[in-house]
Amino acid sequence: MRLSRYFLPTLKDNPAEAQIASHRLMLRAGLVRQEAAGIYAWLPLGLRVLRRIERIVREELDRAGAIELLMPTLQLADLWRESGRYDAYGPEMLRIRDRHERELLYGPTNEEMVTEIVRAGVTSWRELPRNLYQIQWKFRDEQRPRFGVMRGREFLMKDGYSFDLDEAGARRSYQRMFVAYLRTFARLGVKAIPMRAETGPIGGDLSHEFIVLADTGESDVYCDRRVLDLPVPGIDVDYDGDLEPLIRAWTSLYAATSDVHDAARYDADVPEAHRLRTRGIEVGQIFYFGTRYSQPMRAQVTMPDGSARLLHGGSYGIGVSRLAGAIIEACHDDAGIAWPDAAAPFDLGIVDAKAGDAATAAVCGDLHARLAANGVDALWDDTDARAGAKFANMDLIGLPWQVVVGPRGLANGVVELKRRATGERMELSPDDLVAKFA
Ligand SMILES: Nc1ncnc2c1ncn2[C@@H]1O[C@H](COS(=O)(=O)NC(=O)[C@@H](N)CS)[C@@H](O)[C@H]1O
Repeated sequence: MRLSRYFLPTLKDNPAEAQIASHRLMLRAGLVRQEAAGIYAWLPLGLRVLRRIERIVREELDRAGAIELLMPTLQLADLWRESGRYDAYGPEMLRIRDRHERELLYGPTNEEMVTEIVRAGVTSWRELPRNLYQIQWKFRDEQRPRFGVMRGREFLMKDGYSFDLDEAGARRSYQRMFVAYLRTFARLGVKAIPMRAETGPIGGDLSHEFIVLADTGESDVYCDRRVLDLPVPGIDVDYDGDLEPLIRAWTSLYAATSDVHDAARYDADVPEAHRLRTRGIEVGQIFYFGTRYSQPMRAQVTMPDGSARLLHGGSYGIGVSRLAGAIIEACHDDAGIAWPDAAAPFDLGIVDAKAGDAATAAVCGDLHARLAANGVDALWDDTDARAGAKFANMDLIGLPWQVVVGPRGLANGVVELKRRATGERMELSPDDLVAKFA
């Protein structure tokens, strides 16, 4: 992509309303623009990040056997009256009337709707278990939207829902999602620690939040720091096997959010040297809630002996838009963002260090085309800005690699490659550069 033909409205100064690094950097790097409190436009570079995050989420959910569908953002109030949550949900729910005075709502979550879909679609016990998920916008009329997309009002969530014949099955579904979440966040370049958590408005009696440790996080957490060194399950993890040992390894070390913190247990179980009390960003939360929704909504199947069996459920959320901010919180420095490869909006940036120079422009164009032919997405700064401004801009938007094409390097037959996160530089020929990313 030529920058001279792109749309990247970066900001020179730090916006006054931004209190944390990710909010400041998302605005300055031209990723998002606030259209209303807690409501953002995702500008082209920011949308590319969302799509990269979605891709990893889909790959890991599909690998774990979940099946994607897409539900509407608008839901009938009557559906929520079936579960009793319409009134209980509170002021966060955006309630709407259509032209026929029908009561609708902008969905904050979809347990009721997916239960209605499964109630109608599953006719035999043989069809279970199933895990259905979507990646869809949600609305929660937060009292105090803040920190940019971290606590928005309209936000993008992966929400998944499992359906089983009994509690044992539902707990296995929960374990599969626990593992899939460990893999998903690790692939996105963040260390998200599963911590016991409150179940809140979703319900149930078992829940884990996945927390990315960050001083600016809204979650207050206590853990045994050895949990930070546990190995993330590999791509060959057997989702049909017994995941109990793996879950036990990840839940035997103390890790809890403050609302379920057990101080006595923490003091007894966690040696002083391993105690870590810090803050974090909740990037995902999983819940087991049994028949909380199937009971009031009569979602059931007939068993071989003719008895009716209520479905046992769980729900599993990932904050896709929140992750864009959380990744920046974990991966930035004074010069700007330093995207992990998997979440970066482009794989690398090409900087023409001498605007107007025919030789550097030709080599940039050739690199851009050959990299594209190998499926490598490059953002080529072909603008007439000074080299210094181009370097600062590339550091701000944080592409993981920068290729600098300048007259002196070309005189020696080389271009310069810089790794954004470490600042490490190397010189290599254009051919060797293309080969490195082939
Ligand atoms: N206001 C918000 N802005 C941005 N992301 C949010 C917001 N509220 C929640 N999230 C993200 O969405 C994830 C799931 O939300 S949740 O309430 O915990 N869970 C659910 O809604 C369940 N129905 C999961 S299917 C959270 O872990 C968080 O990462």
